[in-house]
Amino acid sequence: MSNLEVLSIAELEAAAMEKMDKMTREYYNSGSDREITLRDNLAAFDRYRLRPRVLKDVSRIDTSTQLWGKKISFPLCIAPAAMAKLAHPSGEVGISRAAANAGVAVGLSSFSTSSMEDVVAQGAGAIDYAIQLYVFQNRKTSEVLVRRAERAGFKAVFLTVDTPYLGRRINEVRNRFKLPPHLQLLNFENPGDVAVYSENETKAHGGDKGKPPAAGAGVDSILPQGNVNDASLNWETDIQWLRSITKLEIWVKGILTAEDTLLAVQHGVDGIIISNHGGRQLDGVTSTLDALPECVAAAAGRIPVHIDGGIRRGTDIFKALALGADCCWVGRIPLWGLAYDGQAGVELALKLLYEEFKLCMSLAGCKSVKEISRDHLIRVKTDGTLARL
Ligand SMILES: Cc1cc2nc3c(=O)[nH]c(=O)nc-3n(C[C@H](O)[C@H](O)[C@H](O)COP(=O)(O)O)c2cc1C
Ligand SMILES: CC(C)CC(=O)C(=O)O
Repeated sequence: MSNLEVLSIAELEAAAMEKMDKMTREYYNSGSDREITLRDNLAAFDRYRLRPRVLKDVSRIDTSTQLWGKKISFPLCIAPAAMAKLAHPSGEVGISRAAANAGVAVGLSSFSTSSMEDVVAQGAGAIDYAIQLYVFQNRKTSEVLVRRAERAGFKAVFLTVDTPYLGRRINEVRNRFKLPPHLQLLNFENPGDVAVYSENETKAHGGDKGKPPAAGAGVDSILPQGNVNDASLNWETDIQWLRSITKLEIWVKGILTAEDTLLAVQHGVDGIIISNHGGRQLDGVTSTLDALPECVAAAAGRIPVHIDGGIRRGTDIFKALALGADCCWVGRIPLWGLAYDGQAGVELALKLLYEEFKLCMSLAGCKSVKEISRDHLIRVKTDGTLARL
């Protein structure tokens, strides 16, 4: 399929599927367990319809907004997703170049297959980057990562808080997921410093006791040396700990409730991302769009509220903004773009989303993103009738 024939993200996804091997395709696309949340993330957007306003002079539309004091071309950025070189040799560098050309920010996974320095170099100061952080039992590993990100010019740390343990992704186990030997996790001095699974989880996934479970577990190709995610992470001590080691903005990624939004505000975080990890962690949690309104109400304008999960169209971005999000992030779409056509595929994806969002704003009667409001939405109830918000 040529770029000319890919006219939507759904078509991009289908085209990308043909390019990826089974292990990569299923690692990228799957959710955890029964994938209820994965599906609901998308379905939630269809539970709203638009209420357009007309005769609003939409001859000029400004889709831009601000993030970290810089203009982004529209309220859609690239969420951190591990191991992009599984999709295409240009990996996170290709994504970064595409984002720089499109004028949107990038979140980079701790577990990226391009180095953070190489990724940031592509932006040449034109766009900003956040480093996503997993906190390991050996805190030093995370500290070194954060300091390195500071030196490399990142603007923020995205502390992922929904992953004290990895969710159960059945496919990773079945496919004996492993990082091919030619790829490396380049944000760690020694890739053997970190492990995704604990020894127990490794065993549960078929790894041999005492041996690196290279062909046994899920996302385990990083040799486990007892340095897994620190499950003791907590509000009482750890935001403060992170604050003590960095001057970067601290954003918490993985909030789904008003209660945790309030705690985030109390603990002085700079922003939150409403996220359920793309349905890859606790299956059965609410879709992010459904969680958004209570979090927006709890934040009460004190900190920015961003969202990811299930965004596949320009109208989805519009709906999330109408419910109070300041910005949206996409995880799988850039990976599909990469798999389809490297950097050009990511650029195509961002162009499609940008054009759809701009058209949606125009046809709904909004000249600027500030004009997008709850009045532009109506909810479809389970019995099919509509309810004003
Ligand atoms: C293949 C893959 C890898 C991911 N890796 C990470 C990661 O390393 N750290 C993280 O915080 N989130 C990670 N995520 C979650 C994304 O940041 C994001 O929350 C999610 O993909 C949003 O849902 P969407 O894919 O429907 O856009 C990953 C998601 C995918 C699909
Ligand atoms: C290496 C993994 C922990 C990355 C991740 O967060 C994911 O696969 O969802």
